[in-house]
Amino acid sequence: MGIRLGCIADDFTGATDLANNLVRAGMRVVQLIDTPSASVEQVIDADAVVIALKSRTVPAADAVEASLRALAWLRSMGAEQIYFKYCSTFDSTPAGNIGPVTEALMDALGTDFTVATPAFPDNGRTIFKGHLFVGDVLLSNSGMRHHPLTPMTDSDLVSVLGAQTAREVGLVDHTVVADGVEAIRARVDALREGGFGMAIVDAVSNDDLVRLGAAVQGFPLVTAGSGLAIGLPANWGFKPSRAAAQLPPPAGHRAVVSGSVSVATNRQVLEYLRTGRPAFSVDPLRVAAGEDVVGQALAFAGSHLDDGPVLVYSTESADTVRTVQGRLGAAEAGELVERTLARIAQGLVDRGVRRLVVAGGETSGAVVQALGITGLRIGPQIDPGVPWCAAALPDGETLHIALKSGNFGGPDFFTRSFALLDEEAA
Ligand SMILES: Nc1ncnc2c1ncn2[C@@H]1O[C@H](COP(=O)(O)OP(=O)(O)O)[C@@H](O)[C@H]1O
Ligand SMILES: O=C(O)[C@@H](O)C(=O)COP(=O)(O)O
Repeated sequence: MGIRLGCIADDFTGATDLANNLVRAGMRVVQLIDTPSASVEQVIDADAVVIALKSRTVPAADAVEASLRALAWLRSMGAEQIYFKYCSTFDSTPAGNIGPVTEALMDALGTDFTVATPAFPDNGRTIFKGHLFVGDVLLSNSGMRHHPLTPMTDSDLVSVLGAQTAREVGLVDHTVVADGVEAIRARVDALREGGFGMAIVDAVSNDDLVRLGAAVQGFPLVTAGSGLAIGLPANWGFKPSRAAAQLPPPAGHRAVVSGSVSVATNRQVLEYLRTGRPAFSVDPLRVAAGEDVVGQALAFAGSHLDDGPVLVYSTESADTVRTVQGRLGAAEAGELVERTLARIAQGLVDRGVRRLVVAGGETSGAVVQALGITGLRIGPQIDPGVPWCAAALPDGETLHIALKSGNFGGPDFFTRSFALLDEEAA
């Protein structure tokens, strides 16, 4: 039998976030890094497959091409429904990529309507009257307004998505969602008849997402953050379970590589530094000036790995990042830092690190690719949206890895994650 749900995630942390919610709702999930080559015969024993792309911030045409390739592969594996996963803060620009990718998937699947909801109440992302809240504030007042690649300055998702697509974007508001499955379906029918092609759906609670999940049963395509995943597995009869989240026992050195400049990560780095544990700061300007920052970071880590986790970070406040971007250019600075951190992560693994936390979606993409990882098994949740995973390194050894979305996780995430892994193994 083929897979039930085929998922396309626009970044790597987002992919593990989605896989985590599916696993917790009872599905057996395989996460693949990029689309396997069509010529490779694959036997996938899973209920859902999540293909992790790095397509959030690439040019829209490239994101569309990568997503269509993933779609073709997932369909060849028998996927009955497709889930396009983007960020719970709807990270995008007027050029895309959420709108163009959604349109292309709709065309390829021959469907004239789909839903869009980044809501993830467990992480404080709620949508009311089409406006996205991050915790207690509107998206446009959250740290996301300073994001280096996708600054979010408008909270009205109908207008944000509308700017990215030629299709009409409507709204399924919270009163309809509260009324239940039939009311949602009736509103969708009305929107469809009115010529709308997509609708932002309000959700302020997990119950809303569960109702929406039931309402979209049979839709060829859904688009969402990871939150909607809690409401879909039940459509195939799956029930919540922790059994699917077993990993092999952990071993080896511990390290954290953080290239996220999100508000939550800044807090986590500060909290970690307060503990007095070893930490090495990567300064992009010194890298750009030609200093061997990779060598320095690895020399530093090499002398501290025996004593516990070592943090290597480029995480800085929005002001500092802006200064760096002003000197190097935003895209150039991003790429330079990603490349540097990826080389450091590779060096850490060469020095025996086998428990690795990576912070930031783009950073995670660069690190996972540099390590030659092709698939992840999803393990126990550390905080909402962030599970430990197990990956096979190219030499066959197991690496325990957690890909932390920038804005996820409590302040002590960088130490508690390792404690949790040990507890789970005990
Ligand atoms: N000190 C820095 N100066 C400029 N850019 C940086 C710095 N540190 C990280 N970056 C870049 O900012 C981007 C952060 O994106 P990401 O890794 O997705 O994390 P997040 O979205 O949580 O900030 C990456 O491209 C990263 O290379
Ligand atoms: O949906 C979410 O918020 C996350 O899964 C996610 O995609 C975050 O991306 P980064 O902030 O770039 O890590």
